[in-house]
Amino acid sequence: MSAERLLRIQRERLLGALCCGGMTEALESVLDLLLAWDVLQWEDYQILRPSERPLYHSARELLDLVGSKGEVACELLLTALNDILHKAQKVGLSFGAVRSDGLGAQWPLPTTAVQTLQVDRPCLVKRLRGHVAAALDVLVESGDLTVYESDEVQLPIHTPSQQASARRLLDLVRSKGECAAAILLQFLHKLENLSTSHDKEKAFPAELLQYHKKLRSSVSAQSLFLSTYGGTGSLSLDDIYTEGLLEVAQGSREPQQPLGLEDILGPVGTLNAEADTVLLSGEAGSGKSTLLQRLHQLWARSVALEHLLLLFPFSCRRLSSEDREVTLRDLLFRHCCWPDGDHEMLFRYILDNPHCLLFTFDGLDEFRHTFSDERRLCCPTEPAPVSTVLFSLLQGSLMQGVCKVVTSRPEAVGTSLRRYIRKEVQLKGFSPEAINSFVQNHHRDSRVSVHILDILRSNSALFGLCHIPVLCWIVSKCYKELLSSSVNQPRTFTDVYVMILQHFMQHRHPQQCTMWMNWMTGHTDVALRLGCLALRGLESAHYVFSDLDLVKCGVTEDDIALGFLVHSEGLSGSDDKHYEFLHVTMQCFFAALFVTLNDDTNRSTIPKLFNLYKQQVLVPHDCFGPCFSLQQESESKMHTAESKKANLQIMATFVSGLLSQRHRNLLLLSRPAGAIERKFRQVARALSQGLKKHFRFIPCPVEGEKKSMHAMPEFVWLIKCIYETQDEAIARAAVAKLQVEHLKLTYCNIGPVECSALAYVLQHLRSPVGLQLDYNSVGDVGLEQLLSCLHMCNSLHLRNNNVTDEGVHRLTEKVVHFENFQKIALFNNKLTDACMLHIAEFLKAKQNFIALRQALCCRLGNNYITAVGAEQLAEGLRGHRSLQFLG
Ligand SMILES: Nc1ncnc2c1ncn2[C@@H]1O[C@H](COP(=O)(O)OP(=O)(O)OP(=O)(O)O)[C@@H](O)[C@H]1O
Repeated sequence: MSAERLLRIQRERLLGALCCGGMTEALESVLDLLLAWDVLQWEDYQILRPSERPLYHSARELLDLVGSKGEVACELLLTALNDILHKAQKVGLSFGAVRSDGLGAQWPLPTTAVQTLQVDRPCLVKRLRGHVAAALDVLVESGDLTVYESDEVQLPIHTPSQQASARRLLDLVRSKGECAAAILLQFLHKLENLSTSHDKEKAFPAELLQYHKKLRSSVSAQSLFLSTYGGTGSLSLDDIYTEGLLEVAQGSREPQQPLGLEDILGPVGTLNAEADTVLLSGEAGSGKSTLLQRLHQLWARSVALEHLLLLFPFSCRRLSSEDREVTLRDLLFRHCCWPDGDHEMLFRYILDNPHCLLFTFDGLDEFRHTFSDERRLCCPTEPAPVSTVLFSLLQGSLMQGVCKVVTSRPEAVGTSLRRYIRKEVQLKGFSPEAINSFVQNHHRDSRVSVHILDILRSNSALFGLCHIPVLCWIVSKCYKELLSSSVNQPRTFTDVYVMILQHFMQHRHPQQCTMWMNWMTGHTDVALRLGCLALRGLESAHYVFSDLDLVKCGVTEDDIALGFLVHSEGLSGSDDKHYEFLHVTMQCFFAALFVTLNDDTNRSTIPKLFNLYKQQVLVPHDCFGPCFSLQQESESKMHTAESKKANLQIMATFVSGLLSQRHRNLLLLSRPAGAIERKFRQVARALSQGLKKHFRFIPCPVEGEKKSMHAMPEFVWLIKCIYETQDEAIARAAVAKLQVEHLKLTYCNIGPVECSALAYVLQHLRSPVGLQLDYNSVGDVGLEQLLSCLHMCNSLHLRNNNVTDEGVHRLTEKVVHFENFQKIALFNNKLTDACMLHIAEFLKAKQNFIALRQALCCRLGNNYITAVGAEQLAEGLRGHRSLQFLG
């Protein structure tokens, strides 16, 4: 079949592969090859560059353009695709007769340095990796580039990864001409000479290379499929992986730039250069484990972290089950990869070459021991409890110099561990564009994805929830339920989890599809059995369950087959079957179902749940049956109170939602109305008292200052619980006594979901406040949520919040009508000249409106506003009399 036809009939799949995960790398690599092979001209490349336009547009245009260039060009495009796609992506695709042999010999040798840059582009991009900064220094020194140009090349907004920086550098040097190109090539030549002599000196022994290969293929196999999909069919990580928003945690107050995967280990954001542990933090379901899995996969394919010879991945959940004393060697060889050859030699190499290694520890918040640096292990062969080995590695007394990446919920990392953290990178979930890519990747049938995205666009609260990847997955998975629930569209966490409960139960019993409520009537006991297991686990920080644990909660084979529990792989030294919930948030949801459905729960369970500092055991053991086996007593002392608390908070959020009017029907099918009402009243009381506690400690204002409240994270959680109830009376009562002029919520991890909750409650304030949300992740979607409470705000501070021109447009459109509104702070966002027009219009309109009122203040610094935007702003300010401050 001709290459032209192959391109045509496989178009949809090729587009999918080129845009996989919303990452531009595949398309960029194909463009490099086509430029080098002269299929594309420089002008074509400039039009197609994905940095200049949406990825899908570029990919489509590439296929169109090459298609129009004839058979040979199509053959070469298929050859390029065959070169760069991974094995898993190529399954089912046909590339025809690929022209890999002698491709280089077909074109005359380049005669100028500029031509060499083009012909050798694919390999120059690779060779520059890790050396872009040094190359820029050389070019600045030679006078071929200015410092400004050099900085521009490295700006993460333009070049989120090392490859992207390398390409930008090549493009810039090309535009500078022959001299700059020659200097760059000279630099690379020197570098190559250096590294070959270095490599020869340090040639790796064969045994090591063999182990390296074995480890690589084991890591590759482990990272091929996304584990969450257990029970519902495995999904290849390549097909579904979507880049999340990564940011350096704010030590300094510099503008935030998105980071690429490789930046996790790079120098950006280093706080303590002496430490070797990088913390990757993020809220529940934000994608930490998935990101780590992707990093492992890219390493195993030699696409990232190529300078690291050995990568040892650990799961803290699995390490928790290790109750014997272990040595470091046990951990590496027994938990990760067993060497076939000489253990001694390998271990010696590992000890002598810490800079070639990476250890990753996923889910430190799930490790059952609190971090402590009281006992420091230094000797790599000394046996010790697994917690001692792990903590000694993290603080660097053991294997100093080895880079470690630890993922955790932020609250589980206390100050004692933070001393040993090199830097903290925060995972902030999906951006709106990533949500689009995820849905498109999940549903290759574009009719379905378009439908889902339409629903999300019309339901901004649900769109906000989808910023959390685990929720995006559920929403995408339950699209049939979503389409059928047109009246009562999901808006809360609980809505989304009830939807997946329905989805799994109907999946198992399709014949009862239309009678979901009836089905629940007869199967409350299933929810109770799974809920019992879930709650017991949460209380004792257990996330992996043995067969015996299941039996003792009465969980049957049929219950397992529903799909909420999946096999837990890789538990060391155990042949028994183990299970875990599909995701820990699912465990929280079932625990909440147990508390709401169980008649025997103690009357103090709900108050204890909402007063998390004091509670010990939520539910007496006799509720779970006489002989539940989890070793809660002795171990409850060990596990991290903070991380346990975080999961119980999520569970309490679900309890609030399940008892609400919205979901009460579900519970009333099997429980008396009186009992449910009593529990709901308990929740309402707990929320009101919890908030009052916060108001009690508001300090009196010093003279000349406003009375202000700095909210703590727990305040935000209580507000989220109120939102789950969707009960206006509770929301109104909650803030009836809040009398402050300024509400400060800086650094509180406020994303779109939190914005929905805040707006739901704050719209009932009695008098307007200044709302300070600096250093959060509000974004345009969060801002959209906040619009409904801005009539109760006299100022809005949004420094460092990923707000774009679109967000500012919506904001100014809305607040122009609010008399009270006097101040906007938008420092450090993603604003460009495009928003200046809206601000100018806003200022013109607002001027008439507030001419006799107080000054309006507008802070816009540190965005991407140029002279063009400034002129538009000046136009808006012409004749404006009230503005006093313009930052
Ligand atoms: N980058 C991603 N691309 C595609 N899907 C993702 C991504 N990140 C997360 N998901 C989806 O969300 C689910 C939950 O993600 P993950 O387990 O990685 O979150 P987490 O932050 O480790 O959660 P927790 O702290 O609660 O353990 C994944 O199983 C997957 O379905």
